[in-house]
Parts: sequence; C-alpha cells; structure tokens
Amino acid sequence: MSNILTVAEMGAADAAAIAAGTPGTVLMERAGLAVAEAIRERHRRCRVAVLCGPGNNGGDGYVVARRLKRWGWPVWVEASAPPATPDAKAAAARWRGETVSLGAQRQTDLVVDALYGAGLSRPLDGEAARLARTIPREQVIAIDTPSGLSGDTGQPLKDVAFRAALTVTFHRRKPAHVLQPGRGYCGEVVVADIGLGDTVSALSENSPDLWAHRFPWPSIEAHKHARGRLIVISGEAASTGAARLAARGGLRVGAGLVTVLSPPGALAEHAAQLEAVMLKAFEGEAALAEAAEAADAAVIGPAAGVTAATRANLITLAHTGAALVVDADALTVFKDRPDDLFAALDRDDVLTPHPGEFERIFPGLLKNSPERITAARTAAKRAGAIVLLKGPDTVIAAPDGRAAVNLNGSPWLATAGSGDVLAGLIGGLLAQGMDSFEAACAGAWIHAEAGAGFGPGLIAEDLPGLVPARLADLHGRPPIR
Ligand SMILES: NC(=O)C1=CN([C@@H]2O[C@H](COP(=O)(O)OP(=O)(O)OC[C@H]3O[C@@H](n4cnc5c(N)ncnc54)[C@H](O)[C@@H]3O)[C@@H](O)[C@H]2O)[C@H](O)CC1
Ligand SMILES: [K+]
Repeated sequence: MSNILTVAEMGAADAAAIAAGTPGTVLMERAGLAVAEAIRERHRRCRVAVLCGPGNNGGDGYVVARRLKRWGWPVWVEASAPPATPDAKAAAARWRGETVSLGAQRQTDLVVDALYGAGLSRPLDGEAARLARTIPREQVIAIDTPSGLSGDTGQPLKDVAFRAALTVTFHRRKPAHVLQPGRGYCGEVVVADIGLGDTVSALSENSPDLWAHRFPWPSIEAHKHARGRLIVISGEAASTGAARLAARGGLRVGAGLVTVLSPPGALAEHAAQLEAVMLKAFEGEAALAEAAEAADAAVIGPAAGVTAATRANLITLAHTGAALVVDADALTVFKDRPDDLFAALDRDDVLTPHPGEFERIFPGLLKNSPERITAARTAAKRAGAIVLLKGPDTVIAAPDGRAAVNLNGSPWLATAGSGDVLAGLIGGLLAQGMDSFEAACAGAWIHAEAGAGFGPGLIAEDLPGLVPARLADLHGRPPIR
C-alpha cells in the first residue's frame, strides 16, 4: 500500500521497529546503505562531500560516507556540529575518513545533504543556509528530506532549503515529498525499504493500488442499464461544450447510459454534436426531478451558470438518489451560503473545486491550514462529502479522514475544459456504483495519466479519447497480492 506518513507517524514506525527488536543503529545502517547504493547507481566514482548534522540524519550521512569510502570513492565529511544522538555517535565512531567543518570550500562533484531531516526544528541559518542557497541542485543528494524543508508541509522554513536532484527517503513518502513546493525541492524521490514492516495510515499516494481491485468492470452479462445512468446538466445556449466534455468522459469511463439534460434553447446545438450521448430537454425543477428520477449519478456545474436556477437545480438533484459531482458554477453559486450546499449533500457526493472555488465555499481554510491535505480533510468533514482539491498535487479527502494525493499531475492538464472531463470521469464511475472516494481517486488518476501521456498540445477534447488506453492498463493489471 502506498501510504504517506507524517513525520510523527514515521517516528512512531521507527520506534515500533526499535521496540520490536531492531536497533536504531541497524535502521541507520540500512538507511545509509540505501543512500550510498542510490548514489552508486546514478554516478561514477567522484569527489563527494557528506554534510552531517548533529542528529540521526547526520548519522545516516556518516554511514553513507563509510560505504562510499569502502567502495573507493574520494569522500569526506563536513560536520555542522558533533554527533549528538547515540545512534549518530555510533555511526560517526565507525567513520575512519576525514572530517572537516561545514563549508570547507573544497572542490566537490557531489554533496550529500545529511544536515537535518525529520528533526528539522527551525529555519536554516549560518553556513547551512549559505550552502542551501549556493550549491547547485544537480550536485545534491538529500537524505530523507532536503534540509530546511518541513517534512509535514513541504514548505521551506523561511524560504531557505536545499534543492536536490535526488532525495532518498525511508519506508514511505512524507507530505513534503508529494506536496508543492516541497516536491519540487526534492527532485527525484526514492523510497528505500529499511524493514519497518507495514504501517497503516489514512493518507495514501493516489495509485491503482488503492482502488483497482474495486474498479467497476462490466460482468459478462452486463447490459447498458446495468452499467449505470449518468446525467449531465448543461448550461444555456452557447455554454454547452462543458456538458458535452463531461458527458463524453462519463461514457468513455464506462457508464452505460449518459444523458445531457439541456435547457430547451440549447437543444439544437447539442443535437448537432451528440451521438451515443443522449439528450433531453428540461425546464424547471419539477421537470429536472422527473428527468433525474432514474439517474445513478449526476454532474452539475460545468458552465451551468452562477444563477439561482443552478442553485435550485442542485438542491433538486440532491433530493434524487443520484450521487452528485458538484463542480465549477455549482460550487461558486453557493459562495454566500455554503452551508446550504453542505446541508444538501451526502457522503456519496463529490465536490471538485480548484483552489479559487475552494476559497469561495471554504473561505480562509486553505491559507489557515498547514498544507492542502489538512485543508481538504477539514473541508470534507465540514461538507460531509468527498472533496477533490485540484492542483498539481490534487488531494482527494473523505469525511471519514481517508485522503490521497495525486503524484501524476501534469501541467498539460491546465487547459480549458480539462476539469469538465474530470467531473465526467468521476460521474461515470459513480454511475457504475464505485465508492465515491475511490471513484474520485480513480477519476483523478485516469485524468492525470491521460494528460501526462499526451503531453504538449493537449486540449480537453482529446481527454475522453485517451481514457481507453488507461483502462486497458488497469484491466491488464496483475491482481493485487
Ligand atoms: N530513528 C531512526 O532510527 C531512524 C532515523 N533516520 C534518520 O533520522 C532522521 C531524524 O533524526 P533526528 O535526530 O530526529 O533529527 P535530525 O537529524 O533531522 O536533526 C535534528 C537535530 O538537528 C538540530 N536542528 C534541527 N533544525 C536545525 C536547524 N535549522 N539549525 C540547526 N540545528 C537544527 C536539532 O536540534 C537536532 O539536534 C531522519 O530524517 C532520518 O534521516 C533513519 O534514516 C532511519 C532510522
Ligand atoms: K537532509
């Protein structure tokens, strides 16, 4: 399971392993060896300075230095302070090479940042800060986290932290390895196993490991009604493309029947562009309730219009049995009365705000939270629904505390209409009966993979057509052991 652990959870996992009989020095040896091997895999023998801090991060550094030296590398230690912990002292005692003071200004090809990791307690200063600002990142291999970066938030304390080409962390990723800007400071992240066994955490990397075994593949005797009915509420004439993008996303991801519910005035422009997606006119809440009667899922918001009608339509849909995907205008329209929205939702519903929409219905929450995982979790609890907070590090959170972070986001998805397709993907999975948290995770993962796979020049119209290849990957996956 690709969990993400907080610094405290990692400390507890370390302590549990030590309490179960694996000495901290053994964990440190494993950690240091993993870093040394990661270096050897990527670089030919060259001059290496290992910057060691006073704690166990530094302890890892002494192990790295000893290993490299044994392999014949020209390596030395630059210590910011003498080792202060028992494990670090033990590791330093086994280091037989040269130790000089930090910032000895020597010619070096690689720098191992073993100054601070999980124990970072204040911003870098003095020589450490100077080095963080001056050492070119392609020379830097960071142990656990780049020094200066808060492990739990991914924020550099006082904006000073090392930037690394490679970060080797242990056992599981921490928030700093997946949340921006931290992820950018880390460079390539390698997660080394140091034998801590399995740890359960409510926070995971979003990957098929989380939900592929419950993907709603059709059974042999499936017929289109069995694969769920999705409805998409369209905007007014000349604002109808978003609904079609969402509808196509829902159809491609496997919903059996997808219908665009359209204001009468927009019918013609839909009709000219839809084939398998069905089309039905509605006017007013009663007609909507009737048209939504048999829907398993509904997408409302893309280009719906920030109007009283959109607000009324959402409330109407909330009284049907359909699981809702609430996006864009259907979020913004509740800006002044978010509690009305939350009162209408239930835990099967999914909100898909970008940060601006998030701020409108959860004012101040993002900037008052230590990072966006906490913000999304708080929002999900408050809304009583799944919250997917979009961004390069999209976070999916459930009211029950489960959360997942997307690692495969890509800049190509920042194109008009991309969010409409995402809403449709999630709606299509909800229509097939997938658990809402898992449907949001799966939709986000498929959407991101499709975008990353296409790359430059991607437009939203491309996205639905890119879904089958991702489904083929998922369908061909070996069963989860
Ligand atoms: N626990 C284990 O068995 C393992 C730990 N691993 C490594 O250990 C570090 C965490 O070590 P810890 O001693 O808790 O903290 P640090 O080494 O990160 O640093 C704490 C040390 O540094 C001082 N300090 C903190 N911030 C600053 C600062 N800005 N300026 C100066 N000094 C600072 C603080 O006072 C302490 O003295 C973890 O990251 C892993 O690398 C093993 O890898 C696995 C086993
Ligand atoms: K470090």
